[in-house]
Amino acid sequence: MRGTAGTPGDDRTELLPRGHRVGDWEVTEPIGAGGWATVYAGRFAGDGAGRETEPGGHGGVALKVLPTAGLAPRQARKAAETARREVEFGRRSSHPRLIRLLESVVLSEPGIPLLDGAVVLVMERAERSLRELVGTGVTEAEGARLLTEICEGLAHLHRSGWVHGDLKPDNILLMADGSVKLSDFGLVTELTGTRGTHGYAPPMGTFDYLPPERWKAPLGEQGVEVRPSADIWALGIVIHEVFASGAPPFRGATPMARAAATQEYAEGRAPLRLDSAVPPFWRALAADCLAPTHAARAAHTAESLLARIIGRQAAEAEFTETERAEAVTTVEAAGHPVTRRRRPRRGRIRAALAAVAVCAVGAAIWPYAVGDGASGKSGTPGSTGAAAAETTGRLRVFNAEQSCRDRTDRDPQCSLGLAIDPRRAYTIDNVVPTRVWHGDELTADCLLPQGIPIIDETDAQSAAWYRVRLPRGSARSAAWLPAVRTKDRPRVPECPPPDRWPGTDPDPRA
Ligand SMILES: Nc1ncnc2c1ncn2[C@@H]1O[C@H](COP(=O)(O)OP(=O)(O)OP(=O)(O)O)[C@@H](O)[C@H]1O
Repeated sequence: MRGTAGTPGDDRTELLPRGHRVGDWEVTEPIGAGGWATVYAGRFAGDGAGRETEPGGHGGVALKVLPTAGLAPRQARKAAETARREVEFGRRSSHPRLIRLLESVVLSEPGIPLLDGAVVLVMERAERSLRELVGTGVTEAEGARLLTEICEGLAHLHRSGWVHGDLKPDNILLMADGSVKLSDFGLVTELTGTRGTHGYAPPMGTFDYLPPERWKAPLGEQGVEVRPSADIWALGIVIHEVFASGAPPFRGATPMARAAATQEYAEGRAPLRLDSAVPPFWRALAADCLAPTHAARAAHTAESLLARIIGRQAAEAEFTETERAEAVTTVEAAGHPVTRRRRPRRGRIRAALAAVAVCAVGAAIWPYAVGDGASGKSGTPGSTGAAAAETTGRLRVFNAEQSCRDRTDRDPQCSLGLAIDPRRAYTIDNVVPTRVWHGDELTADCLLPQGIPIIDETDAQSAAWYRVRLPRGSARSAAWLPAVRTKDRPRVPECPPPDRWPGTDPDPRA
């Protein structure tokens, strides 16, 4: 198991001195060491022509060094396999919630045997890991944001047919802007089989995050069988740790003692005891993630958990809005306007919650999920000869879900959201209440070529957005449709600068 059974050396952070060149990169300082790898901060030292040198714009990368020499043959094989998986995954995956691999370099250092042949992964650099944050305690709102973003990354991984295999706070990194990215793909496994339900991984992992069934999983020639539900179990542990200042749900002084406590629970000999610091909504979610068997846990996918989280956020936002709208009335009292709070009507609130929860399914999936053909893969909107190009600015909404395109009943599950501000993260607090469905005709006023990029299910992406008009009576006159949500390319003018957008906040990036 990683980090427990005879991993390579200990203090390896000084293996590469400051200023050491790794390809076009130069080591600036050590960051830390894990079970297999040593990670350094680095910066670009080449000529930079035609290549990305500052991912995220903060001028630095992380250099993750995976030595394969100087180890016992079995360890060397494991280290090489870890490196292979990371490189393979990094080449094939790209998502805002996954640490990006810029390139991999094989070191040629005949003078330093431990480094000779080592693989170096050049990656986006994060500021710190979730492990460093949880110990200090987080508020419920902060925890909710972090977990939402973790779920977004996990949902993308699973949707693309991969299992992370080593989800834990150490491998959940926080960027300079506080956003979350999953990292450490050394145990990532591609789902295979005719139904893509499972894959095979080396028998490694981190004790505290392994699901109970893993302890009894047979080791075949290809390794041990892993399924997405293993990541869901690990997510349950992470949820607990986030709210319980890093404390795991299964107690014990050593990893083996905690593993024994896990087995007791899984075999029905002990109840699940979650720390009272975990808020009720998150307790329920963690309990579902920590269902004791794969079969019981399989009902809770990253996608469905994300939909629950976003549904709750939407319900809270809706509740506040409903409360504000109907509970605050202005009456005249002794000649002065007085604001009086009325109790919200229960039935109405419940209906609002239900509707938002369902809508949230669309909202949950939409940010990174769009389907065939609607995407910006084909180029900048306005430049293609795609269908229905018109001068009037009319466009039709396109839903990537085939099942939604086939129905005409405006089922809430098939509804799609419109953003308030195309420069801000496309999350539930940035969508207007008005929903749209596949085939709806909208009037576009203008095109914003560079908003926040939206990535679709096929990993195609476009940063373009159309400003579309909302029906009379809506709280706002306009909202924004990502260009990946329509196949039409209406010939509309480019949008004016943001300070001339009706009812938009100042540029959040300014
Ligand atoms: N891209 C990055 N940016 C900044 N810090 C990073 C980055 N990647 C890893 N680190 C840090 O470097 C340290 C070691 O990295 P990592 O956990 O990936 O190594 P590992 O050997 O694969 O770990 P494990 O013991 O889980 O197998 C950790 O403290 C981690 O937070």
